[in-house]
Amino acid sequence: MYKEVIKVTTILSIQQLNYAFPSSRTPVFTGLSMDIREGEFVSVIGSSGCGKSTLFKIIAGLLKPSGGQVILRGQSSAASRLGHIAYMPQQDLLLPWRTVLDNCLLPWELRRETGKEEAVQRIRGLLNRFGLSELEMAYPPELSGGMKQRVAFLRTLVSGGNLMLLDEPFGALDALTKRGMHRWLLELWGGLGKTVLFITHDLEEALLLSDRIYLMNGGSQPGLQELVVKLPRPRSYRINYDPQFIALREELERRLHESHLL
Ligand SMILES: Nc1ncnc2c1ncn2[C@@H]1O[C@H](COP(=O)(O)OP(=O)(O)OP(=O)(O)O)[C@@H](O)[C@H]1O
Repeated sequence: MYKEVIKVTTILSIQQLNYAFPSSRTPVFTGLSMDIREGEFVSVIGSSGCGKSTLFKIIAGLLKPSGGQVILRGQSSAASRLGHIAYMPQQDLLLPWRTVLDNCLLPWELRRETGKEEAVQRIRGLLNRFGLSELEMAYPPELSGGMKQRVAFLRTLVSGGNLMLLDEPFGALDALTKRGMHRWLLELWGGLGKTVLFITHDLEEALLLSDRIYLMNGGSQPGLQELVVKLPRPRSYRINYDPQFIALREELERRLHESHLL
């Protein structure tokens, strides 16, 4: 019988990670371990203040862990990660005095690995694919919340690295705009070939988008719990009404209750 062999490569491995801010004796978290495989979409859910953004800053190489290891493609030094992971922080951080195109050119300006014209053409191609071509010369204050997030996502994408860390990218959007962004991301993501680690507080968003979800416990209950989202892809909003989706949502809520996160 023919058996498909699926190649699974772990690109990011976090092992027994601890972190305490220098100003505090209490660690933000202790003993965090997770593995992220090539091409996965993995969400992290946890109560406010449990250290999700801190974890991302450590993964991106912006903070040094107090203990444990972050291994990206076999390399454990923070220097090997800095600039090699695409990191989108909570706020869009678009520069209001630069056009959409010029905002998206910022990563190129830092690296200058190609000629400017090549970088501009690549960004124009992505603006087109993201439904943003008309906005190339617009300034961030002229954009809606959803448009700003698309531009920030595009800029993150061109900042390099196959691993994208997205810190609550849709957290500030209203429900309808968020729904549009989900549809947009579901259509787009499959073709991008990226691995995504995604922070959210929205349970349905996590289930809709993810292959796996990590529940992050804070303080006295350190560690991560994993929930595998065994739902077929491609996915659309209709999956919300699927009995499998509803069962997973119940399971997620049950676990969050048990961990006192809900
Ligand atoms: N620079 C800092 N110095 C000291 N403590 C900090 C600093 N930044 C964050 N903290 C504290 O570390 C803890 C974790 O913060 P972090 O922003 O990582 O949490 P989070 O889970 O991302 O929260 P949220 O879901 O609200 O965004 C919080 O208690 C926060 O107050």
